[in-house]
Amino acid sequence: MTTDYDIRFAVDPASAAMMTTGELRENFLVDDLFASDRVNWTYTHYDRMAVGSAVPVAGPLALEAIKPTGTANFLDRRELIAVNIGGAGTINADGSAFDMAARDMAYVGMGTRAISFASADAANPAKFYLLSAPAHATHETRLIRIGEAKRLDLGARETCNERSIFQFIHAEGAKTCQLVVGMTTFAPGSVWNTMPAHVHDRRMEAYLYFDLPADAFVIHLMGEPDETRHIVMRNEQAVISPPWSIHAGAGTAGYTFIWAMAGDNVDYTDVEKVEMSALL
Ligand SMILES: O=C[C@H](O)[C@@H](O)CC(=O)C(=O)O
Ligand SMILES: [Zn+2]
Repeated sequence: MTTDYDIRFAVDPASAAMMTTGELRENFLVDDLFASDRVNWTYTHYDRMAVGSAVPVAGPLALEAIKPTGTANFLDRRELIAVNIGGAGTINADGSAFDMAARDMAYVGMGTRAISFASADAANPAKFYLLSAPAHATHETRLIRIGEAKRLDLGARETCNERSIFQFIHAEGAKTCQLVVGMTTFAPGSVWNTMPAHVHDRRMEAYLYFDLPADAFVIHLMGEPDETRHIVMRNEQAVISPPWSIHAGAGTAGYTFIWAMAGDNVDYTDVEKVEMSALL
């Protein structure tokens, strides 16, 4: 086996409000991603979303079954999205090869059995960020390049939140059962994501912060709007956002992040805005 997994139970808001810094990090931070020649999974009990990584260096890495799904193959009852944040790479899905440059995404439909990840150059390996949720139908396995994503420009320079949202999955594009995934980039000098903040109890969310200098960090905000907490996040770490929680952050330097949701609907606009004056 080249695969590891850990499990995160769902936490209720009252319990989260009592947690120390260490307990918050244990429950919500995912800091064991992107290890060479490993597939690492964090299997969550929030909509059974699994967040993971694959970094093939010595050779291709297979998507192996893990015990928490209780199925013979990983995707027997699930769908998968892989976003490449490293060098050029390839995903092989039941005999079809999909070449992926940095920031391209692949959707792999339910029932696909033989999946492997490979790098074009071991000296600059691909880094696949993986997201998987339970599925009820098979949608077409396909590549979505960053250039084909739907772009939404938000924020302003004056409020340090001028940013572009790239929706890989949207109503007019590739169909999924549960997964809604995209990437957000910033204009130079802007560091605030998702401010004003929002919640969406229908869908959990996970953020992966990357392209962050080694000594920089993002202060990630979580919690109910009137009971916020922060998690200090470093480059290439992910954080789980329970459905009741805001999820926003500010970096000490520029960064990029991938957001991914799973839950009862795939409507990106189905959110409750939280007024900035309501945050405590
Ligand atoms: O539900 C949607 C997600 O929280 C992100 O798309 C928000 C985001 O990228 C941003 O505003 O910066
Ligand atoms: Zn959100």
